[in-house]
Amino acid sequence: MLELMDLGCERDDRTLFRHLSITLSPAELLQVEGGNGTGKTTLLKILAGLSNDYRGSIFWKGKPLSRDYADFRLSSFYFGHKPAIKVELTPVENILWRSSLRNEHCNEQSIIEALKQVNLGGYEDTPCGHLSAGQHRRVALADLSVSNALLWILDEPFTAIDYHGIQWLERLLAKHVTNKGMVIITSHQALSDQVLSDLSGRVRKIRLDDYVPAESGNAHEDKEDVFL
Ligand SMILES: Nc1ncnc2c1ncn2[C@@H]1O[C@H](COP(=O)(O)OP(=O)(O)OP(=O)(O)O)[C@@H](O)[C@H]1O
Repeated sequence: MLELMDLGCERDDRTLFRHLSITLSPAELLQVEGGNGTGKTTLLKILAGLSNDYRGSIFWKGKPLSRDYADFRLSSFYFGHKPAIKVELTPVENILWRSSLRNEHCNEQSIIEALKQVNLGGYEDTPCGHLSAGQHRRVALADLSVSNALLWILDEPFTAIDYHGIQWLERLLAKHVTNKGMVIITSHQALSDQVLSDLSGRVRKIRLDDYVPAESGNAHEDKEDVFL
């Protein structure tokens, strides 16, 4: 279980959000919404343990994140704007390397299958330096699909992904949540009616604009998150 207690964050003397409290349990998906620059990426980096510049507390499985970060790191998968891909390695080698960082031992055949799913069939042995930025994101998504991580933290995962890729990724999210996984996702694109229906009652939504101070003019303080 992930608990955020009274989380607040400022950047350049501007409050991005404050008084953000929410609990995410297994088999739940949290969708973080907000306009450009409202702090979605900042929040996800904080949740992924990549930034300590915040107020409030974060608990993972009942313990402060700062005290048990090792377990959290092995239990979570962060998908950011620029996934860590080594250009000199092939997609298969990248996924083997990334999974080893999570102490996972991936079967090469399942990686090849995952790469086919993200439309990278035929690129298995191509150095990633020869692939596009969108293809690098697909390598990271293939890695996500073979990972054992309980908590997925996904920042705009649909960006630069085509229609079929989006459908595949939505099915992957639904399967993960149905299998008691946890997902935190930001996306300027709404989740489809199909995935919302598949995950009925397990999707929660917050808008970061609701957690800014009243003096910024667009505040609705102390909003509860909404169950869909
Ligand atoms: N390291 C930093 N130092 C100073 N300001 C920062 C830093 N990182 C982000 N910001 C500022 O914090 C604000 C929120 O940025 P963030 O990337 O979290 O927004 P976002 O909601 O993800 O936006 P978008 O939807 O455009 O991706 C922006 O105004 C940005 O300029």
